[in-house]
Amino acid sequence: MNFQELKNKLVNQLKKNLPFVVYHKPNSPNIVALLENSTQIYPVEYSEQGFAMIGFNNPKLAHFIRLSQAKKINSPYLPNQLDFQSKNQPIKEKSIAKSSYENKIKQSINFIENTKVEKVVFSRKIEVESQQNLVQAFENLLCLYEDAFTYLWHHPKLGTWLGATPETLVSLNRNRLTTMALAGTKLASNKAAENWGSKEKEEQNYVTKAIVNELKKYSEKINIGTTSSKKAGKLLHLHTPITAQINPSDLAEILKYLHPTPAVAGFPKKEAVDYILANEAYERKYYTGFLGEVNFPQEVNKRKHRKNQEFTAVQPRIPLTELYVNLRCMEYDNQRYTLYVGGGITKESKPSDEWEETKNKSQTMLNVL
Ligand SMILES: C=C(O[C@@H]1C=C(C(=O)O)C=C[C@H]1O)C(=O)O
Repeated sequence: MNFQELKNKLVNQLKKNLPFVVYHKPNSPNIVALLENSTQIYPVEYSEQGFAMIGFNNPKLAHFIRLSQAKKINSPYLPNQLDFQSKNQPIKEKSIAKSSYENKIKQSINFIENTKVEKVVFSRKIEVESQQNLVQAFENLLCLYEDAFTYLWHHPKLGTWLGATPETLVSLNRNRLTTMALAGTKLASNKAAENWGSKEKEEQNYVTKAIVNELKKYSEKINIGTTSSKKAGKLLHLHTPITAQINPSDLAEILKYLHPTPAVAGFPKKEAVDYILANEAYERKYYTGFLGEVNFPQEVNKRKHRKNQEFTAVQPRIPLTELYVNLRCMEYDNQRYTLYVGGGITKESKPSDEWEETKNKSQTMLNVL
């Protein structure tokens, strides 16, 4: 189906107020949509096939689109045929004031200096009134962020979210789990971008250490790759790939321990989460939760098996699980887009830099409105 037809389906689904997700995985040749025809909420089942959406910390915020019950649509991802349209109007933002946010960051640094907590990921939200059409905003995300996981997700009882995240939580192919430690942020245009400071290196290292520690409980074979800069829109992050051999039936439990990683909560986890819940003063909902495909059958490559033979062989379908951390995202409600942006705070953080970082991160979403 071409993208124009797919958009019509999405508009129709929104009109009927029925749940759906539409997404593009990093560098994938396809855009995928899953349309549901009932508004019932289903718990996430890692033994089933479907699309999971899970909130940061509230167990009520979760839904599983079961593949067997959804209409699946594939549309080729053709960047040249996508139409970028922004509203080009001054955007009115409503957010906590700079000085108040910097005070919150100072308090967080103070907390870190006086407790065993070493890192806390603090965030703020920005409300934007915009006439931008929701499906157009998604199309714009597709235009701008080819190597991110871009999505639009809607459930009439749970909300409407869209975003372009650079962060994989886990991907699982048979018994090979791949994840990443992603933290530390700079503008990609910054000439000194490759010279990461000790603050960024340290905050990213907490993430690597914590992920490896959790995985050790389930794997004897863990490989930590080399750390490099990963581009996410106009930003750069420090990125370390991590792989582990696991028993696929352990996935649900591994996720329970892995999420939220210190990339989005802090370290040690429990204390950092408690601090966030007590001090951020709003609910993160799906921001810093995770979403993606669970046991998804891969597209079949038909190919001629042998020369001069008529039959085509079908490749075995290996189900894949690919979950992404819900970052660079926003919630939509009645012409209001609420953006969520945060950053890792350590004892070395500078409050004004943290404000700038959230401003830079918000640009990923503001660009599409
Ligand atoms: C918390 C966010 O991003 C996370 C925090 C980062 C940081 O502190 O430098 C970098 C990437 C993400 O792991 C966000 O985008 O809101």
